[in-house]
Amino acid sequence: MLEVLQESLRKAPIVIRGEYPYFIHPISDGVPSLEPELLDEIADHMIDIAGSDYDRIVSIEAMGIPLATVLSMKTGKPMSIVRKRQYGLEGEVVLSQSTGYSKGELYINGVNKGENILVVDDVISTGGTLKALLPALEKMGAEICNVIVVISRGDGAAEISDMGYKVETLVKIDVDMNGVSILEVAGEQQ
Ligand SMILES: O=P(O)(O)OC[C@H]1O[C@H](OP(=O)(O)OP(=O)(O)O)[C@H](O)[C@@H]1O
Ligand SMILES: Nc1nc2[nH]cnc2c(=O)[nH]1
Repeated sequence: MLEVLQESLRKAPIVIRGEYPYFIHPISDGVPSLEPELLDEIADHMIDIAGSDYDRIVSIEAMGIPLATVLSMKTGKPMSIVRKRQYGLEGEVVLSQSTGYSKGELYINGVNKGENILVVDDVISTGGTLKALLPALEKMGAEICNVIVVISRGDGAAEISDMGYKVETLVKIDVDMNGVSILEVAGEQQ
């Protein structure tokens, strides 16, 4: 299951950002090379999990964009990208994002009241990004039907789930200076 993803994670190099061991991977960084085979494997798996009962895909710049694009093309559903820059459009919603290594503002546009939303992203770590984004989408009148994240490291996914959201992750990993260890793969018995 998810063999291409697992193999690519085993090869992921680590750099230190502040004190944070940061893994570098095609899905989370777009470097060194994002192969169609990997995107295809992940998108098909996400589509299996998500079903078709949603109106819009929402993801976050930068590395949610390739995932949302492939899903949108495969499913025919529209997508909106939460951006790190302000547009000043009517109805734009701003929120504060904090991750293990960065802080900043995010801007939501294009999500309509009453829509069922599938949220996708490349990585969840502290969960800081989704903890801010999901309630903001609900405040805009949207319903979050599912949150699917490719790579989970740390406790963020469990904390989002404790907040009452349906969260699925494709792989759970641990990261240290020596590399990535795969702890759990969706659909596989441990
Ligand atoms: O669970 P958290 O600790 O919030 O971390 C997860 C976030 O970190 C990454 O984005 P990042 O802000 O690095 O932006 P990028 O996609 O532009 O690299 C990732 O795409 C998530 O959005
Ligand atoms: N690429 C990458 N993205 C992240 N987002 C949160 N943690 C990480 C990480 O270690 N690597």
